[in-house]
Parts: sequence; structure tokens; C-alpha cells
Amino acid sequence: MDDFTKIIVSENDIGRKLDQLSAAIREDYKGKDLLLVGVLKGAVMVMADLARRMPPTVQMDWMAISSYGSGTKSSGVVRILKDLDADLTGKHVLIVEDIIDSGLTLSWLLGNLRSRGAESVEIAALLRKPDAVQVDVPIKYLGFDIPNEFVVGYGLDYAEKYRTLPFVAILNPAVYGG
Ligand SMILES: O=P(O)(O)OC[C@H]1O[C@H](OP(=O)(O)OP(=O)(O)O)[C@H](O)[C@@H]1O
Ligand code: HPA
Repeated sequence: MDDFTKIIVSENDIGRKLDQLSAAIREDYKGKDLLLVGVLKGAVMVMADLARRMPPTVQMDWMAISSYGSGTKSSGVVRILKDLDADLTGKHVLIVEDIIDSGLTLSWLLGNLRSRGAESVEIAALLRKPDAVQVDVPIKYLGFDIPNEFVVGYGLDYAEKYRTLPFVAILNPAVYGG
């Protein structure tokens, strides 16, 4: 049995898209102090590859929040597992996410970070599932719209596996008994 049914975003697609998104971000935040906030663990790959395309004065910080447990459906209950180190007062914050599925995680996070006194809070997300979205979240920088299937790779996991793949693929439902 193959673990994946299809590669939907290749390593080259990701690189080209990050070139475009990072050019727009550099332009929009020219002359401003930018703090990239990565959401662990899924955003590790996109954060690393996006941050490498930024000027060296850009800062990074990390939050760990969980809404999925170990399955393939959002629980809708968001827990902070690790909070930011940085004080956001007066900062320009760009949340960096791997995926927007139901939108529940980002909708909660946006509200949480906006309440901390940042000058601006925007979102960059590599992937979005338009057919799964339950809450609309304003995404300023979007990579790809993808089908409503459970995907893995490039930071995204199933039961902590497959995060290290350089591409994004649809997980074979047989892997999770779907
Ligand atoms: O739009 P939603 O339905 O809320 O889903 C998106 C969230 O789910 C994933 O995180 P997950 O909770 O699986 O943790 P992980 O990043 O550690 O894998 C992903 O990284 C997003 O943070
Ligand atoms: O499709 C997905 N794959 C892995 N993790 C996720 N978290 C939300 N959606 C997904």
C-alpha cells in the first residue's frame, strides 16, 4: 500500500510560491520592524523557508497551540502549549501557518494576538482548504487552495509522521482507516 494517493504541491511549486510571497512581504513591510510568528509544529518548514527569504533584521518567535490531537479532525478546542517570548506591543506581526482547514485555530489566534497591543497582525498561510473553512479568516498572503482532503508533508503530519517530506501529498485514507 502506498502512504499517499497524490502529490498535490511539489517541492518546486513551494519554492516558487515562497519567492512570490516573500517579495510581496518584503515590499509591504519595507522600513518596518517585522516579527514572524510561527505556529508549531506544522509551520516549521514554511517558516524556515520564508524567513530565509527575508532581510536579516526580521525576527522570529514561536507559539505552540493544538486543536487536532492525533486524528484527522479539528476538535475546535484550542490549547496554548507554548506561548510567545516576545512582547507584541507596537510590533508588526505576521503569523506564519502551514494550513488553514476549518479556520478555527487561526481565528482564535488572530483574536488572541490582536489583544496584545501589536501595531498590526496579519496572516501568511501556505495552504487553505476552501471547502473546509468554517470561520472566515483574512489571509493576506496565501500559497495554494487545495482540495478538502487530509494532506501531509512539508510540516504537516498524521500522528506526528510525514512532516519531513519536501512536498505536500494526500494521505491514503487506508493509513488512518478512513
Ligand atoms: O484551520 P484548522 O482546522 O484549525 O487547522 C489548522 C491547524 O491544524 C494544524 O495544527 P495541529 O493542531 O495539527 O498541530 P501541529 O501544527 O503541531 O501539527 C495546522 O498546523 C494548523 O495550526
Ligand atoms: O490536512 C491536514 N493535514 C495535517 N494536519 C492538518 N491540520 C489541519 N488540516 C490538516
